[in-house]
Amino acid sequence: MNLLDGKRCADSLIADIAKQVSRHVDAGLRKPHMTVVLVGHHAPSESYVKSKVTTCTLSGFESNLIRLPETVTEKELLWLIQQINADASTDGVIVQLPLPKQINAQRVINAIAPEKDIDGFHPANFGRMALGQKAFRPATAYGICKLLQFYQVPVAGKHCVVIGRSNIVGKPISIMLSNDFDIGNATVTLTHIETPRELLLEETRRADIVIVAVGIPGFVTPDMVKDGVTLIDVGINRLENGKIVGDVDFPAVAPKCEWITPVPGGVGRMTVAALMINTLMAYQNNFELA
Ligand SMILES: Nc1nc(=O)c2c([nH]1)NC[C@@H]1CN(c3ccc(C(=O)N[C@@H](CCC(=O)O)C(=O)O)cc3)C=[N+]21
Repeated sequence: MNLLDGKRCADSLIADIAKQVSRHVDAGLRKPHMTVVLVGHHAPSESYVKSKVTTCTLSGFESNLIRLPETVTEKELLWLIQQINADASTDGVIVQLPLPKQINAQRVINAIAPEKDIDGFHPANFGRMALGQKAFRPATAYGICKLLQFYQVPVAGKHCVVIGRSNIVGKPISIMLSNDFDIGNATVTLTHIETPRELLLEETRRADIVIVAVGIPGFVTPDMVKDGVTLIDVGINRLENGKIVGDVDFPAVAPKCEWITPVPGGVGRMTVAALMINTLMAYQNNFELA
């Protein structure tokens, strides 16, 4: 069993980003700048946003956090996004999800200028990604690809099973791994929580790579995977005792794995690192450096 250490990989990517930024700054340019919009006081969002802001500093970026009350209207949020779109000093913007019920999240995402959409959630970026064109790639999916690449886990020609069809993880990672990208050329099955149990087991038991993003602690058990599987755990579940666990019964399944991601210290760290890569790309596009 080998750990896919997301912290180690993210730290290495961030050190590399910081080097590139200092070259740009030495050449007289301003720093890259990320704006984060946080609505309300959702506890996990507070923690993710804090980690994004800290990582911006480590990357040599400027960042600012705009807080809005839980009661903000969609119209007010859309107005703020127009201001950020028009602000030449912001390279990339994140509107932290989830948003309160009175706000339609996709309508908000659609309002973000595609060239500042470092989450890669705008239809223009998602579509470009799916077509294999240059795009901001959804950060969690991109982070998983970077992690597999860092540890030189073979992907091309492998049978990959994704569990979970969300627009932010399952759908994009299944497209990216099946595309003819740098990390790709896998044969991918996209399954989800409605997949009949028998069919799900048939798929996962012969998979070389399993990626799980369902948000259920202990969902993946040893009987579901073959010996030597590579297991990517996207889940972040907070137990009542305050512990954070993924979607995999880690102690039981890890001995069967060739590679496995820990939670915490796995995919979450890579998500933040991928957002930094996207922000640097937005900045370099802005200054026509890339
Ligand atoms: N517009 C938007 N973009 C996102 O990228 C986005 C979002 N909304 N909403 C929520 C999800 C989740 N997400 C994570 C970020 C960092 C960790 C992370 O740093 N995790 C650490 C620590 C976990 C902890 O202690 O809380 C780890 O896994 O080691 C995890 C998950 C970004 N998301």
